Amino acid sequence: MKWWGWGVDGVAFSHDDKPSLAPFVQKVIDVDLNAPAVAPLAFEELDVPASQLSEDLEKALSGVLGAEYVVSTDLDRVVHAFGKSLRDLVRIRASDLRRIPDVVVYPANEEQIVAVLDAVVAADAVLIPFGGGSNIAGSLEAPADETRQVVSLDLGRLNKVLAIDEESGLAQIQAGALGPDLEQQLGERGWTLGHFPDSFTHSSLGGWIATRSSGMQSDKYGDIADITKALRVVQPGRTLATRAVPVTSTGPSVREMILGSEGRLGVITEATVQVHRKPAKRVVLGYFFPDWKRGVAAMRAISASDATPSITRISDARETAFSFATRKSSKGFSKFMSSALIAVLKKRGWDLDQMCLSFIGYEGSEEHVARQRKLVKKIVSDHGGIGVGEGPGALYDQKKFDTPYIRDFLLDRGALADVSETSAAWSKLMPLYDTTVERANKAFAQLGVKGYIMCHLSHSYHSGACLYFTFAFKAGEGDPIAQYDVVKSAVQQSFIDSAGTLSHHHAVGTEHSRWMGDDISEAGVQMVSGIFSVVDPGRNLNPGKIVD
Ligand SMILES: Cc1cc2nc3c(=O)[nH]c(=O)nc-3n(C[C@H](O)[C@H](O)[C@H](O)COP(=O)(O)OP(=O)(O)OC[C@H]3O[C@@H](n4cnc5c(N)ncnc54)[C@H](O)[C@@H]3O)c2cc1C
Repeated sequence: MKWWGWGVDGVAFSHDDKPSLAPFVQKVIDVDLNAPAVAPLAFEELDVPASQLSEDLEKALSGVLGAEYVVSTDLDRVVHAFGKSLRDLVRIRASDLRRIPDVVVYPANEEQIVAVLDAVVAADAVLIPFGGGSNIAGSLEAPADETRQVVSLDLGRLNKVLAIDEESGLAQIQAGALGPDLEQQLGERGWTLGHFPDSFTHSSLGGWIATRSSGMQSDKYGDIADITKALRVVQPGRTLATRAVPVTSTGPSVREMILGSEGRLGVITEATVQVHRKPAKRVVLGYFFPDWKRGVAAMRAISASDATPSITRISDARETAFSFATRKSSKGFSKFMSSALIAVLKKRGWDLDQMCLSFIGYEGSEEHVARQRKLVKKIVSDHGGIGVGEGPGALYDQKKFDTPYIRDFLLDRGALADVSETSAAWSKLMPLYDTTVERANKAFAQLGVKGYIMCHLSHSYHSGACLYFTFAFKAGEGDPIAQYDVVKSAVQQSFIDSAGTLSHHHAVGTEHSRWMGDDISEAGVQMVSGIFSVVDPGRNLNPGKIVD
């Protein structure tokens, strides 16, 4: 992973083969993609604070792990200090590092994690578990005023699928396994977890569980909270283990308490998760709807019907326009958005500026997929929509893990872009959408910048859905983070004021913690704080995240 941005070195977003993108970006946020880019600093230019690791703690950690797995280089410490939020990226580019870890440790097994945590607690230091480092909620950073030693515990060596109970469809997997690690090992035996967040390539099973992640196929496979059936967690002075049973009535769920705990309740070392046989057929189809209202109504109708697609996704008109702007000159969107189709849509009376692009995914046997397609086709047609075949869906499927690179590309050119997502009941969804767009536009006006906010519905449930907003604007004079805060806060406050949650799947960290009292009530905050202080009375585990 790059220390200053998303993904692997040498891979970057480019608009050279996307002729419509530069004019689109110029029009909507007044940023010139052809102007010279400002590259991030060289690593040597960063002002990295010296490690405060004591000789005693270093000796204790080396005694457990071997010296080669106790690393205090500047690069390791910087990489483990942050996630990948816009705030993280802007700060790292400005060498605003604050309290980075003093040391990074790389244990190989649960026994070593027990001994590391014992040593950390004995030294009254702080331990922060690290999975892939992809969170965007400020979940990894130590408090700026932390005076104790800070140890980052990287789970990357715990990356194995340990066992598969084929009769039950359950796999026991080590928590440090990244998406590709575990899908490859499961795939070799014909299984899949079915959890594919956009950050799949650089995020881990333990990180997904500790942040309550969702994947793009969660409509079929469930969010990670549904998928996780049992956990092992190393805590100060003890190890928590729950049983891999389908359902239990043993009081408040300890498993649920660990889900979303962001390292505050211990180090998740392994999980037993439900897995599925790889589907015989998988297809993602594209559809157009005449407008957002009818498209969202169709998604709701699908969720209330007998159809069980793996993906139900629809972009609003602004995100649809953005998708068209990122099309390559000769492939994909241009191909299916033919002049013949445009003529048909115009004949139907569509305003093409209001048109919304949807993707619906199907998985299973040939017969299952065929039946699902038929059910959905009828619902789409009842809502005025039209199918456009496999072309756009295949393109979306291929591009999905490349899209994250675009944020660094925009940042190099002076544009700030980020995301906020929520979920709300179907009855609240459209007012929430309207309020959020209105508040974001007011925030852009307050800053005096040209901004753009777009949205898609990414997951459907029986009672509601997740709305995922992306916003971007050209950074003005002065502190970019202060400007970002104006827009981000307006969007988050709109979620809370409109009966949504502060986050559907990006967790709380420090980014969203100030809205926790609004979201779960002050009584809820007190309960969560109480659990944290019982498990971790010394505040040695990732302090300051979720609630103080
Ligand atoms: C471009 C991009 C796209 C994204 N797309 C999605 C998406 O589609 N869906 C989604 O859900 N999220 C998405 N995210 C957010 C992020 O990928 C998730 O929050 C992910 O679950 C974090 O996993 P990680 O392994 O990177 O965790 P990290 O960032 O390493 O850690 C996150 C938190 O979990 C804790 N933690 C990590 N491992 C453990 C462990 N073993 N035990 C205890 N605590 C632990 C850490 O201490 C920290 O508090 C995206 C992020 C980016 C940058």
